[in-house]
Amino acid sequence: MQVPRVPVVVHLGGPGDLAGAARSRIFRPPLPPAPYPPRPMHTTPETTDSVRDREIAEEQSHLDTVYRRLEEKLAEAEYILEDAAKRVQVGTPGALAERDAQVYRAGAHLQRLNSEFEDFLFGRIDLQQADAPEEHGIPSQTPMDPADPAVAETLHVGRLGVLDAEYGPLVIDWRAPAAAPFYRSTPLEPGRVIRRRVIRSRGRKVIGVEDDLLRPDLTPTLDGRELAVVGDGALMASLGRARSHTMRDIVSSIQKEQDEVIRAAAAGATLVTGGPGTGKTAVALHRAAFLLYQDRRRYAGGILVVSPTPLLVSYTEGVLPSLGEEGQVAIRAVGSLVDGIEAERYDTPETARIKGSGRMVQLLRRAARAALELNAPTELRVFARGESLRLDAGRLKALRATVVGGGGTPLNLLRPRARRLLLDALWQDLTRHLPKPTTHSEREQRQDEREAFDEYVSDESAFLDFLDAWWAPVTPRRVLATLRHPRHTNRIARRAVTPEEARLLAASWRHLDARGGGALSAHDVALVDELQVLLGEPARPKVREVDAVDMLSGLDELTTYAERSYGRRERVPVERTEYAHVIVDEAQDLTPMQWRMIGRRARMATWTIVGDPAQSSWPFPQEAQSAMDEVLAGKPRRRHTLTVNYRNPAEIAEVAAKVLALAAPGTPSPSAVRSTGVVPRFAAVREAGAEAFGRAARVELERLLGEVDGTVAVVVPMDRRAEAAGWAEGLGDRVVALGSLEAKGLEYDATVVADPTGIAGESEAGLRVLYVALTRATQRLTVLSGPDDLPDADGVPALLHG
Ligand SMILES: Nc1ncnc2c1ncn2[C@@H]1O[C@H](COP(=O)(O)OP(=O)(O)OP(=O)(O)O)[C@@H](O)[C@H]1O
Repeated sequence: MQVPRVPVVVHLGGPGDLAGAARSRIFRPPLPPAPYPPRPMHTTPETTDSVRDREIAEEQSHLDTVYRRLEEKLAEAEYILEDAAKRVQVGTPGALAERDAQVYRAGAHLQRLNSEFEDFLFGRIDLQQADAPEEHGIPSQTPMDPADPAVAETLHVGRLGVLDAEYGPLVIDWRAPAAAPFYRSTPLEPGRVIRRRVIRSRGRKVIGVEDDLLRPDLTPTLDGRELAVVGDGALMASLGRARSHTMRDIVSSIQKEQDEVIRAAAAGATLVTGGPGTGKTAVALHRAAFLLYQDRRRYAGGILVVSPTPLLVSYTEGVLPSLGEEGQVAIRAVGSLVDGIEAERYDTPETARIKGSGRMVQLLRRAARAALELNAPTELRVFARGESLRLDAGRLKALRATVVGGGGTPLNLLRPRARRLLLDALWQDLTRHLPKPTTHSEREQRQDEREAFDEYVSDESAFLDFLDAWWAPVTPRRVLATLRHPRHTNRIARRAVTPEEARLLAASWRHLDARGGGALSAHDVALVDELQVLLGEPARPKVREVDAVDMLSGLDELTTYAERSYGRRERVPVERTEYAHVIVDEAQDLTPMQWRMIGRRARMATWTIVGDPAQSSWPFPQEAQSAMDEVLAGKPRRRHTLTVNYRNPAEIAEVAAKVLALAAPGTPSPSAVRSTGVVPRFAAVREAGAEAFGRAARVELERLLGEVDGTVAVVVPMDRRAEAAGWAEGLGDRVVALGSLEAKGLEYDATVVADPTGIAGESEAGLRVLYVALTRATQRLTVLSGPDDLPDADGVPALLHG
């Protein structure tokens, strides 16, 4: 047998080597350029350990140098801090300003250096000689001689850049242009890269290396010695790892199509689509880190990452700190975007589709106006200049309409205008019998009288109490509270929503108290935000002077209506309301009302929007698309598609693809990058009743816990969540029970999808939600059906027979 001309190869994979399996059974066209070339299958047993140990020792030596240098930098930063502190004594403004700048710089530096990084240094590329010198600090990626097997340059890539004392690069920041070939080079387009190496370390100790040979056609050499290629490739190694409840960064194995998104220009909007597991969330988070690196000053304005659920926020929020970025990025669930409110309830799908619809804008506008009028006094009486003045209900109604005018100004901000127009009306009544002033001095005199009148009436408690009640501060929650009454809601709904829809809305707010206190849903939060715009922040009322005599007699109130209600209403803490860049994850789920809410935080921002229409739980994609178009209004867009599924093995992806064909016919399935050889299990409970089903689910969960090292989830229809929590009880924190909508974006080593027909039947978007549920597992999937799923003899529900 002819042995191919290749470098020394050491295979580290054990019997369950996923990478090997992946190479032998891949799957469905079209595949992207294979991330890695087929690895020549020969080993040299006697050299295996020594080659690997030698390579690890070499990387250890480099890592030691890096840490020595980091310690020097740390000492330097500490010295700068101390020195800067001493300058306080100098005291001139210039010295103090310089001190502040130094302290800031050194503090930031110290903080970053002190951060405990796992895999601080994680990558290396060995490159051929470039055909041209560096330009603007970016080396050429074209080799001088593509057939030259000699490594001319070696670069190490890490989470932060580190220079040696002579300013030579010891480590290149992963986001620097020079690091791009680490991610972009493929066997089809290797550029100058001969070998890409991922270095795994724990603390300061290198524990392994994984190599990819990008030029298998060469026998590359380094310093005259044959270049070693060790391990099974970083991607497969990382995909095979057990999952925990927190997402890991992918900085050491970002793939080319992902890197193109991460490093895409910031201007306008970057739109990314891709099926489940293609890395959209991972890529979006790495992009945030990249943008900060590239233009820290600009993005000091803040980056907002909008996630669909709090569960996904806590799953992903460790990624940016692990990339050395934290402060400027806010990751918030769409139900937590309004400060002071945390969505705590779910709406039924029928209610959600009404609350999410753009029609709510009209309804809220009317509701806000109606809330202002609620319990408003219908008569104003004041006594001034010896006359009793009165405005009746009709006049007041007309006046209110004049105050509101075209409706553009937030209602709470119209109070000064309301006060002025009331005084105008009273003055007109008082002066209607007087002759019009004709001379200049008469006019001046009338003007003085008017000012005195205004001053007098404005101080009268009758007038003040009236104004406080007639133009009372209205809060968003108070408006929602008015909508708990079906008759009221139906009355103001007029054509914006149907009577049945008005009834559903009212029912969803029935639990709120009169001030709107009580739990809200993520859809309500978008309505609160809309109402905040319609209402504006009420001015803090002036504390009135209290007449001591009144106090003694107890005849008058000590506080005004406005003062009392201001004290009670919810205080909305000040949030950052504008961001420099907004990243939307799972964008397919945003409703038009949510798009409006996010748009208000991004008026000057650039955007990254990632999503998958085939996973949308929103039933009217067209309406959501128009809402997004409105928000992006004319911004240039660049589109990317991610095509490779890194999460699900091919066996699971194949089952999911059947549901995809029903849920979104014609949508291509992303190609699974690996196979485990383990086919999904179909289990059926033929006995009716929740108890038997629960027993079967528990058995399945216990079985899966024994089969995987990491996490296990059971996903059920939303209305079976409490039941499912019972099944998982006592099984430990590796197991979670999730409603179908909560599973969005998450992943587990193993998943039980229970009651698939129930999930599919939950809403108009049910099949797409089922598709999401079926694509959460990285290793094992069980589909657990009840009698309603019409399982066949093998337990496969009718739904999956496609
Ligand atoms: N280049 C990569 N290297 C290693 N792991 C990767 C890579 N790309 C993605 N992954 C892993 O694949 C899994 C899926 O990634 P992610 O959750 O970002 O996908 P997604 O497209 O957002 O999925 P979904 O649409 O289902 O929410 C994660 O575990 C992620 O770490």
